[in-house]
Amino acid sequence: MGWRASTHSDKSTTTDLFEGPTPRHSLLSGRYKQSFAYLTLRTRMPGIMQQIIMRLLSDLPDLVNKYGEEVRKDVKQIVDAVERLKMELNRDRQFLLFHGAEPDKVEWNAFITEMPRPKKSFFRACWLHAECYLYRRIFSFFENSRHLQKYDCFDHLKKEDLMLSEVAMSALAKATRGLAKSFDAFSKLLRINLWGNHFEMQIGAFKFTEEDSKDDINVLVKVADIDRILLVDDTTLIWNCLVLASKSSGNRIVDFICDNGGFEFFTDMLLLEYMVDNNLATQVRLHVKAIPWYISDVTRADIEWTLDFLTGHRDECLSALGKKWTHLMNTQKIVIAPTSYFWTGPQPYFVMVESDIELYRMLTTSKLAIFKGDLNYRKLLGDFIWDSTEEFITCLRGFRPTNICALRTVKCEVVCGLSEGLADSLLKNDHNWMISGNYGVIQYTDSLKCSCALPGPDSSEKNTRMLGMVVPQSERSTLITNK
Ligand SMILES: O=P(O)(O)OC[C@H]1O[C@](O)(CO)[C@@H](O)[C@@H]1O
Repeated sequence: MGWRASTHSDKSTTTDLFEGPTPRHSLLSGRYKQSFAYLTLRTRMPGIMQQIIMRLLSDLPDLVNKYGEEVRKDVKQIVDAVERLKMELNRDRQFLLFHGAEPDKVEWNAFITEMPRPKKSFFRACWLHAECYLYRRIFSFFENSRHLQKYDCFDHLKKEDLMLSEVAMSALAKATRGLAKSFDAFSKLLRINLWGNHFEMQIGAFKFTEEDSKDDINVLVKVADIDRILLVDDTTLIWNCLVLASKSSGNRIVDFICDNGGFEFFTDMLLLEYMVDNNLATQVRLHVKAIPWYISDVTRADIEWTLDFLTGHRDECLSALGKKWTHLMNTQKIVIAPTSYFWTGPQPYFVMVESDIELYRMLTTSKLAIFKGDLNYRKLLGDFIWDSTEEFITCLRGFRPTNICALRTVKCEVVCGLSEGLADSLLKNDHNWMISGNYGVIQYTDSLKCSCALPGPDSSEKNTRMLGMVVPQSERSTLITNK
């Protein structure tokens, strides 16, 4: 979402950078000058930091009204700190330890201390580490201020994104009321959710024909599919996992590891509402970010604001939706999981079991964990250039607290699970296919402990039908379920 690239001047003092793209079987890193990591660190991040400064300065009169003249000192200190961070990035300085009131500083400092010295600077570190560190440093400036400890410098962008999406939200709200429990509806909601980041732009530009009803979910799927290609589709496996689980008694929790707020969160909620309404889960746990993160990631405060915004909306359907979702939250059908700083740490998910055993244990109590978006995908795959045909399960490196699903539009060079030759043919047609966000994957793997695999060869078709399960069409999906 949001920030435009800046025209920041390139006065790097970095030396050992490589001219080419990121080599196969390497961690993403700003060391490779033809990588998106390099572009982000060199151009996008300084631009983002400059916009934070501009935002803060334009908010100053309001802040003075709210906190008094004293807040000017806070603002000046934060602006200076962001400027210093820009300079550190530009000069590829070593990462500094945290010394303030950051609740997660022990974990961050341990991580930084353990980094090998040659990889402890912005352009030499793994991109994931450098980027997370930048966002963590930025919020620490606010956290350690006198008055602005809770200030979310991205708040306005998330709110604007939602407010600008009224047409799409209203159409989606109408089209998704009273959907029957069916694989078809589930699959469409999953796809709408996948393309959530871009849907508003799509629907705004879409020319409805006379026959098209804006209130019909099929039209919305058509809109969402324009120019977008699903490279892996494990929807049947996800559906079967949920349907099979629904045959057992007791709690069936689904963990949803959120990505962005704004319109994307709206589409998340449509999917999750459908799941609890149709007994595909007895409870959904939302995992949100503890601090403002990667510009548009959703926090608890964003969710509260979103529900209030919808509830008070003049569009009756949106207002009813806001009330219903608030009710789902009040009755614990959808809950926000306890805050975990692991989600805003630098670590890939395969270290969660050592690094945050409580969180890992929590995930083991659910039937399915859905990881949304590009950053979650990078953390699932360890920010590593796998062979594009490598199996999803291999790339998770043992991270299998429960059945896992990734819903992700491809925005950087990390990908796996593609069929042989697909990556090459995509590259031939579109050099930017890995950063355009025009392609997506819906990937799934079941956990070792789980009995959610599809029926084996000896299971009768009758059994499958009785359970309401769907037999996957693709050979690939069958292969996965036979594991
Ligand atoms: O909101 P998403 O889908 O996680 O995307 C965030 C991603 O986009 C980028 O800005 C570009 O890849 C990365 O920094 C990050 O991985």
